[in-house]
Amino acid sequence: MGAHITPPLSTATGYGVIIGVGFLFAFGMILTTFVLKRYNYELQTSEMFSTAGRTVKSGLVSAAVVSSWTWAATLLQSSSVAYNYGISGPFWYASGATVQIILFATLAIELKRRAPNAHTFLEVIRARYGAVTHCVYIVFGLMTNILVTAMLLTGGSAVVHALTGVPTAAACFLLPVGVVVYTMFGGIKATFLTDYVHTVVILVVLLTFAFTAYATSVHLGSPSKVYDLLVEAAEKHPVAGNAEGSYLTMRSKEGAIFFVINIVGNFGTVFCDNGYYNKAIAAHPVHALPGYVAGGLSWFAIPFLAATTMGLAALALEGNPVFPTYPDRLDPSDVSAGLVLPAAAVALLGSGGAAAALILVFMAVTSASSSELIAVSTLFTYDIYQTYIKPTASGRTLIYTSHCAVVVYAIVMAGFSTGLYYVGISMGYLYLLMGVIISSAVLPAALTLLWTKQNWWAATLTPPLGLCVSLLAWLITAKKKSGALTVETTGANDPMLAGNVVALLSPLIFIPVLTFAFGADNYNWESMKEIKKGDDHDLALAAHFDLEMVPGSQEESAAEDEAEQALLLKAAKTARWLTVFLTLALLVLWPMPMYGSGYVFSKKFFTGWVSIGILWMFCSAFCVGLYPLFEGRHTMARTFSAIFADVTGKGRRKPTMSEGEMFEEMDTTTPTEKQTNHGVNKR
Ligand SMILES: NC(N)=O
Repeated sequence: MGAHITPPLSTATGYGVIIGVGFLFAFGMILTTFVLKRYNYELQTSEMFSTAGRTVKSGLVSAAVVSSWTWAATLLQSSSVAYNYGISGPFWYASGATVQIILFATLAIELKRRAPNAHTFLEVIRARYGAVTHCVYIVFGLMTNILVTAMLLTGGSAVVHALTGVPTAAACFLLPVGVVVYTMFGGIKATFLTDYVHTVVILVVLLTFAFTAYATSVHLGSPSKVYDLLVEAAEKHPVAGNAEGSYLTMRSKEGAIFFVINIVGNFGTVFCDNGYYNKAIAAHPVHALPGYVAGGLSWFAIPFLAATTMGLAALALEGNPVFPTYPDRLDPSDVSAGLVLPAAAVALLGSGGAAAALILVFMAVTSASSSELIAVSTLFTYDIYQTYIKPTASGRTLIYTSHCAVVVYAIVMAGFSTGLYYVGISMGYLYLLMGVIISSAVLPAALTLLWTKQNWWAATLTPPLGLCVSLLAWLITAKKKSGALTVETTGANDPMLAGNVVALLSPLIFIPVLTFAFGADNYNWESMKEIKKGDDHDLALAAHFDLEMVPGSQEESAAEDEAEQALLLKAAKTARWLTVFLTLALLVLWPMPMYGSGYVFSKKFFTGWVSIGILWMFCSAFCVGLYPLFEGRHTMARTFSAIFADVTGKGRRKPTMSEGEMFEEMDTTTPTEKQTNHGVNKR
């Protein structure tokens, strides 16, 4: 047993941050949406709300990928595994969740090639397999969104409660309020822009923590001091399953089990989360691949450096009176809830550290939540409402439905997360569980875009069959190992490992058996190409906008369409070898020799390891902090000069660009609308 943290900040500060900063972002987004509409002709049509006109460039795509993939767990769970398993934990977390983003780039390109007008991935499933399969993937998509949102709220509320004393239930309900407002006003473009701001704040806070721990802190202040304290910590409480019981080795049995669970779960949360397909859809065709690859590689530094700093700082400072639970260790339930990072922040920087940790977690929770809200609202609007309830819905009705979905989902998830808290299910538990629940849909979903032969039976039955066997594997292993099924026994590493592995790999049996038993498909990709865009003429008319001037709404010639397909084909080829190489490097070439040799880090090696983490973070800051500004410089300059002309009374300039200039400026090249589809996907 250990001790709990006494809140270092006042409850008023907690409410101030959750409500005040939330509304600050909401206000910023309302202003931005106004500016985009007034000066950039970005009318909030249903197409703009859900696809940003398919015009987003790679820098902003990378920032959005980093931001929506930076969950509360990315900072908190990674620090917990560093605290539990030592130096290997941050690596297992970071590499075990980076490869999926990089591999997803391949799928993103295929999606843009095969279904250029799609709004959601589920629409693509329906175009190929019809309504029943569509419903199966809606359920798996929603389960993914629910799991991720629940992790965000349980992790975020635990930190808010531990640092400020705000009741957990209040935090669960208040954290999403600001996000709901700005997501409703701005749609997916809002998430791209606020994601950018959130990401920059997260990078700055993490670099501050790293420099404090490894350069300026009076209690730590250098890698050498941290190293000595980690050696001392291993003498006091050696780690079972680690080489020499050390915190300074990649040979960690429990760490490696976590690695496998992490890989499986994150396949599920990328490949089944509509949010990642939405970002690929919103990206300009040429920018999707670089956006995802740079986003994935930039993201690696976040959990790697966060946990290498905060998880190890917690271990190093536990024996120091500055540690909030001194002289006890942190209670294991708090470790699972994700409180290692806030404890280390308090130990390193006192109440300033607590405030920084609060802002950091708030940013991670809100930016990832907005991505989940958009994912659920587009899923509900297009895949449920428009497809099954009102196929003739106008653009205005679709927008209204999206807004309602955002509000209802946020309220339901706040209630659900509060319930999880009261039954003792923490963010750490959900993180290990997510793969068991959703990962059986990963392979059939990917093969929908990659394999012409996968038939209806395999696509439809594999996810539920996989879920049944993964649940059985998980619960039977827990029962066999511990004799009882409780939150504690089902949350242990071994049952979670069994459930996760069965979820991801059982489709390797189900898919070929069902495909060849019932007759393989010979799909020609045509029905995916026939998905059409939404009809936003009513909105454009009401706002006195020429729809042709709205980014992404221009008709494209057959020659432009062909040129775009050629670029996408080239990107698809690059994506295949690049993603295979990077995956092998991150999962095998880098970690496996270090695991196999059982090497215990020397002081020099540890210093080099930490330096790589800091350097990588600087590269990430360039990619997702500076590069999007450079890429958007023309648009920003034009917008600011239009604002200046407007406020100084020189009149509001109407955009006078020719269509050619518009394409160049805003990279708006969207596919020509094809002929009508067979009813169901008619937009
Ligand atoms: N996004 C994750 N797995 O931190």
